[in-house]
Amino acid sequence: MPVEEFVAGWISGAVGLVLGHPFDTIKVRLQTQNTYQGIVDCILKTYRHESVLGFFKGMSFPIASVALVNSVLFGVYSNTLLALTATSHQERRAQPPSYTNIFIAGCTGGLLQAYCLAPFDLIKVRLQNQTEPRMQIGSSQPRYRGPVHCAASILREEGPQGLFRGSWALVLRDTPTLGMYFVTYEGLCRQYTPEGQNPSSATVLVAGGFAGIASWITATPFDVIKSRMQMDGLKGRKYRGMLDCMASSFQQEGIGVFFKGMTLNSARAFPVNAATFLSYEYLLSLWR
Ligand SMILES: CN(C)C(=N)NCCC[C@H](N)C(=O)O
Repeated sequence: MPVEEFVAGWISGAVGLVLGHPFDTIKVRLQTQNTYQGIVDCILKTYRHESVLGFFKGMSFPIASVALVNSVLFGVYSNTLLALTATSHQERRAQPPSYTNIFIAGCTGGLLQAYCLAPFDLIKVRLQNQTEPRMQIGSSQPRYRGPVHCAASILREEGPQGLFRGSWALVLRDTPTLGMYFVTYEGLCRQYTPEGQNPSSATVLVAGGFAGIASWITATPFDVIKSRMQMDGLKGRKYRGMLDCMASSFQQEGIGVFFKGMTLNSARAFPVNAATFLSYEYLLSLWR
């Protein structure tokens, strides 16, 4: 089993993660708290109340976990394609796999990465939603002191299954959308690259950016439900399950609730995924 894809997936994921985290924090807050009037209001309140550090809350755990999560995504994707088409990453420019095989490999990578991501994503979302400023004497203390304390508290208060709260919504968010992610990336690369050649850096950047946007636009409805399920349990249980969360969010806030955070998801998706694919392709070309 080639391991280069796992390593390249890990490093490229870390690059994208740091770039996109501030967008992600604002998005999570808008999806789960009704106290903000919109993106600008949320940015201003976060900055005034918590300084620039507020935008980077909850980032340490994703940085630690990106090794596992992104390497699973890219590694499983590439190795599934290898199993389906008997071509390695290098051979795929000369013998391009069908879009059906790319979609199946992307869905497989997405499904497995969702399971690895679930507990890390839950901790990230809980920490991102803590709006107390850090280290100010006299101000109220946040519930969780950091990622390890957060994980230990969830285990104690909600049991091991508490760490997987929202994982069904996460699986539904990531399985088909990651199939689409790789199909969009490959489709755009093929469109703008002469046959048999490797795509230029500009093509990789644009194709990666648009693959990110296309996948995040379609992922947003389940992203909202996932974030709400992950926050449920913090102060008792509000929802009886994923379907109940969907129904009651819809009843209370209308159809628009499923599109909360879509603008931010798309704005974040372009730079994050352009950088992710560029570093991924670059690293693989170094090891060729
Ligand atoms: C729509 N979804 C879930 C994705 N496209 N996921 C792939 C993740 C790529 C990058 N780390 C990111 O966070 O955008």
